[in-house]
Amino acid sequence: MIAEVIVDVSTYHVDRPFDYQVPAEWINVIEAGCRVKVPFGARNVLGFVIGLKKETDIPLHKLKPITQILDMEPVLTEEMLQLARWLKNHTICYEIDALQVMLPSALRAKYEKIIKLQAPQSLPEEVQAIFGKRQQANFKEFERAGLLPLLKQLVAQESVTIDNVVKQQGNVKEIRMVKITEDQHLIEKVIEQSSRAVKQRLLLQWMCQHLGEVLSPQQIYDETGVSSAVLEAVIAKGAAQFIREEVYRDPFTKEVSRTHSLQLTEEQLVALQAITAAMEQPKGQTFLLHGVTGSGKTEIYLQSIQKVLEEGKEAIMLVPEISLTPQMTERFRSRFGEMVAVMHSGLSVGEKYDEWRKVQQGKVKVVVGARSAIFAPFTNIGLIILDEEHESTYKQEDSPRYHARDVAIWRSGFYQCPVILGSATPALESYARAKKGVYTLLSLKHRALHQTLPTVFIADMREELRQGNRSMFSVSLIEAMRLRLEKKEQMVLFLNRRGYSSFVLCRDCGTVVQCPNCDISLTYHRTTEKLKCHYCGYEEHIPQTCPQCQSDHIRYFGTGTQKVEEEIYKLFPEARVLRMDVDTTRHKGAHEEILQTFGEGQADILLGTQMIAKGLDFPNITLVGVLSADTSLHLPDYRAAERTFQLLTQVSGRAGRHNKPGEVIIQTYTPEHYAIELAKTQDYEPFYEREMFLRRRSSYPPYYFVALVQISHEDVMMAAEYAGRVADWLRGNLSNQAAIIGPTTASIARLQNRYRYQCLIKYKIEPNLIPVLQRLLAMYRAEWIKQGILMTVDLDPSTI
Ligand SMILES: Nc1ncnc2c1ncn2[C@@H]1O[C@H](COP(=O)(O)OP(=O)(O)OP(=O)(O)O)[C@@H](O)[C@H]1O
Ligand SMILES: [Zn+2]
Repeated sequence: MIAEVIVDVSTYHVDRPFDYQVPAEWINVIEAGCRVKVPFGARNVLGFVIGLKKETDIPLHKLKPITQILDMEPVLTEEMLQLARWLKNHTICYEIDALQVMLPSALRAKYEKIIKLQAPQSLPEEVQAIFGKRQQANFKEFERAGLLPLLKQLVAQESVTIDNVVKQQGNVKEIRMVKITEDQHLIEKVIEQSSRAVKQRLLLQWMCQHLGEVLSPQQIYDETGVSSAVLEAVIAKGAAQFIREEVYRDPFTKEVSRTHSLQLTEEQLVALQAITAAMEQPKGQTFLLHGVTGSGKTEIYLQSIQKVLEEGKEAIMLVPEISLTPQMTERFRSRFGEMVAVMHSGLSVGEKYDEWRKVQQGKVKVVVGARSAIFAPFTNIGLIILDEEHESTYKQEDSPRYHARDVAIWRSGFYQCPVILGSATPALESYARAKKGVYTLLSLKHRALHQTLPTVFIADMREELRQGNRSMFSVSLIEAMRLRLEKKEQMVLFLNRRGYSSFVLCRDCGTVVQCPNCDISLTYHRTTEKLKCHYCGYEEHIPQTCPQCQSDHIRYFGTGTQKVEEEIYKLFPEARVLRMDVDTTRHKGAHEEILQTFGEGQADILLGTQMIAKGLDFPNITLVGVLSADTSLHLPDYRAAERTFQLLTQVSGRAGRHNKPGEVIIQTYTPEHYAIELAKTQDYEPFYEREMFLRRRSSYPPYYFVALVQISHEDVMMAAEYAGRVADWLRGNLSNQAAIIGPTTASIARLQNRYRYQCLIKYKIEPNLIPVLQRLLAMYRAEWIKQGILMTVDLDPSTI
């Protein structure tokens, strides 16, 4: 038997499967989707079996055998292998990258494979010999004894399970438990021996009622009132023993109470019915659920999933960077309890692996997770949901450069199930597709609790300055804040930045202190008293004098959350402020703590960056202040206006969601900009029309597709030269339907000491695009890479 294997050799630049011979004893063990070790050159490398066949063109004496099988059950299903092939062509990546992205990183880390005994009764002798008296054994022991085929059968019969224990500190959670003997006579004998030790007798008598149970030492102390010394004495006499038990590293510590389905509003019901009707159809169908903030989209997700579970199927629920929205996960856990696995970047490697295993073993039916959860290894998917579908975090920025929306739609085609894309401010592409009928549009125009949308007021900061107000707060915002403090209502202040002051500037020569590796100004962090580069992590102490002209007139400029916090205390010493940004949320669980404190009403003001813009649903918030709407507006990106409108609408949507009316104050230096003017009415449609008009005029998506080729090198001349070659080559090989813009320098012209150029390809129909780019990449992989050039191709860049 021959196995086709994709090898994990990143420096080897040929992207195709290699044939290997399957040793006879493994013929019944190996399956497509298993990982193996194979000889490659002088090394032994990891590989994925993507197919098995009887024949090969390779002469037999050249065919090398597989040296090791790593999995008894495939880690990738046939569906996943197909998906990898699709990803490879769709995003132009190495197939190995596509395979790796679907698996938890624990399977790439160093780990030990442990075989655990499940049903000891009917084990063959040679297997019993391996386990001996133990409950678990090492995979290697089976391998050495040549028992892999047998092991495979045992796995299939569920007599044993195989688990990976990551060799990394803090991941495996083993706890010490006490196992009480099952032998009552034994206890009675010990009682006789301990006639004078009253406490021991007490404990032993209690143990008679709990024969054979496994309890934590603490439980025993709590129930009997004895100390650890007494327990240890009893254990020393053999009536109980300490055992180590491995527990699921459950990332949830907090208990949640269960909730039930709400009575839907009429609009919600119409949407839900359309979705459940689609579930009956044997085809993939994509819905765009466009609902204003607070319209109860989440309730529709919950009830749709409920329906999926009733059908015995599984659901994937994606949210943007889930660790940022603990409120959201809680809503799912309180509805579906143990059926839910959670996957996000805040989990440790071991925790991620555990969640993945729960999915793979069918122990859960719902996954709530960030982008990569779209690869959850379910095999009977009934629904996939992307909440806040416009979010750019759904696009992965390194290889494979996939968009979770595309993967969702691909998987829905495979499982013939619906996809729901939900948002108050859909991506222009999605809305355009819905209007064309590619997606089915479902609209929720009203808030679920019949609250009106908040009133939005635009504060013109230029005018404030003219009136002599130099503070970062407009007069109207100060007034609104004062009012809320008086009425004991809560407010959210949103700042699109982090740190204390954005940059350090010399007032004599105008020099802004820059990162030595990147063309970016350094950010002042007050907690560490350092200047930091947000792109490469470079840090330095605050200079006392200007590095350019040695003047000591150096000043901090810009506004950061820390600075705002101080200003608030100057204005309102009595205000209770909670700050939520990268600095205050570094430790695990910090988000939850801050939001819980706020939810309990222990603070008046929640001040934060992007991470407070989404998902929050607190009844007492009646004011939202946006300190500077302009920050995202002036980025050199055709999506800048769209992003700003989305952000403003999202953050405004936090106000007045329940029974108190909401107010929003947006501060800006460009009140006449359409993204800001239209955010005032929070009406998506006019914004869409306006933006689409501009996109058409300048040939940008959704009217055209764009692809981005980036080239970088440590030497600026080399970077420029190769960027020029790329542009020439594209012009020479693509049809005249495609416009090639550039080469131009990237918006950050130097990053981590590499000079960056880019070429943008705009096209409507370009059948040659993929093959042409694949040839370009082949050229790069064969030759350019040796010159120190780095090149990336992105077929759907989320920023340019
Ligand atoms: N049918 C209903 N009956 C009563 N309350 C509801 C109903 N549907 C939703 N709600 C409540 O309305 C509030 C807003 O709903 P939800 O958070 O689901 O809106 P959303 O559309 O997801 O909002 P956003 O996009 O702003 O995050 C929540 O407190 C929710 O519990
Ligand atoms: Zn830097």
